[in-house]
Amino acid sequence: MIKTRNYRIAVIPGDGIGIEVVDAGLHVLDYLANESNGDFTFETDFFPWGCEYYLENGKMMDEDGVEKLSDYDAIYFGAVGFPGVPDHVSLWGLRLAICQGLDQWANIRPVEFLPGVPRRLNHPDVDNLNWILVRENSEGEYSGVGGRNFSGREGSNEVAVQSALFTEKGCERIIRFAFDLARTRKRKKVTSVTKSNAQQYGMVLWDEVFARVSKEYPDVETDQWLVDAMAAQFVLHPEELEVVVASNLFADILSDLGSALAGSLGIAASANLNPVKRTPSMFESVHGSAPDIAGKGIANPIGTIGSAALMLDHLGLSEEASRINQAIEETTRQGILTRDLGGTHNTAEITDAIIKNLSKRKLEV
Ligand SMILES: NC(=O)c1ccc[n+]([C@@H]2O[C@H](COP(=O)([O-])OP(=O)(O)OC[C@H]3O[C@@H](n4cnc5c(N)ncnc54)[C@H](O)[C@@H]3O)[C@@H](O)[C@H]2O)c1
Ligand SMILES: O=C(O)C[C@@H](O)C(=O)O
Ligand SMILES: [K+]
Ligand SMILES: [Mn+2]
Repeated sequence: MIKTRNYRIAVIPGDGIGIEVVDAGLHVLDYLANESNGDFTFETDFFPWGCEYYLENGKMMDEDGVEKLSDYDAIYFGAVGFPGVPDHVSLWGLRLAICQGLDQWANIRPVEFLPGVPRRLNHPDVDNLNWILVRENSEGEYSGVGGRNFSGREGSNEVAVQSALFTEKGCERIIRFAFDLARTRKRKKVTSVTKSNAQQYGMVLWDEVFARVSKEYPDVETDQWLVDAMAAQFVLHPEELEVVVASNLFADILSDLGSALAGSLGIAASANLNPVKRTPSMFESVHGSAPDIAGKGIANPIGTIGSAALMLDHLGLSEEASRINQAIEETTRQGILTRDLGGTHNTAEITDAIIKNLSKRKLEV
């Protein structure tokens, strides 16, 4: 008799459309588990953390939240942030508390150009473009080092300091991760992005580590850009991009640019990884809680469903992961699109279509 593999997943829908798109992703996971006929199951526990929880309890998550999450095989996350709670309170209280608390130091953010999606980019080879952003996810501009002084004093000039912190170890592990990832790709190339002309301490350290580590990967092509020019390169010569590694803030900004070029913020998936698997990794869309469309049932679930595929891949269910990605492609190819992509379908309809395409593929196998 085959033993059922049971995966324990902590689910944090969070705020706004996070709740809607996580629900969509869970339908896809339910479908796959049912279809596997007991080969595998997903045991999901819900955590109601987010802005509403904050307004009721004065905290974004439980004090021992990180400890609770550390028992799971993976975390499936929606989005955090909503009007009524300052964005820095909600972000630091939940997403950053988890990513930093569980040492999920590598954030991968693939930029995928899906078929059937109206193109924002006039590029001769647009259908074949795809690259991966590797975001440093533990330090840099997100170290939280700083403070404010002289606030609230009449006539005083208030002062705020916000420092970026780069460590040799932090730079080395993310750069090495990018090189190892490049070795798994057809074109073996890593592009490093900094702003070392202006940021003369931290980012010069990054560049020096990049130069040192690159010597150990003579089979991998390298390229280095300043972030402003890289933003232009995303639009003008995206065919040159393969694995792009950047600091926490720069990769955050570039990932929104990448997903918009590919069609919409709604389609971009991401994985916050602890690459050595000492702690659970967290899977979420690149986008936020989108308060402007929350509660309307029209959010694009593709980014979050694609993040479920990244999660399954991480858990060792790689065939199911690639079937999800194929079903997403089939759905957009059929012109079944949400409004952000110029279509008229709602969240539930896209999700149903993806599940239908999954079941069709199963019949074909
Ligand atoms: N990882 C996260 O949880 C995360 C990421 C980004 C922003 N945020 C938070 O989310 C809140 C809103 O931030 P924002 O407005 O800058 O960014 P956002 O990504 O929430 O929205 C930006 C724009 O993109 C649209 N959009 C985003 N996702 C979409 C989807 N799936 N389908 C259709 N349209 C979509 C929105 O409607 C909005 O017009 C803030 O509190 C911010 O701090 C959280
Ligand atoms: O930068 C963040 O951590 C918040 C959000 O913009 C994200 O991309 O996850
Ligand atoms: K998100
Ligand atoms: Mn972002």
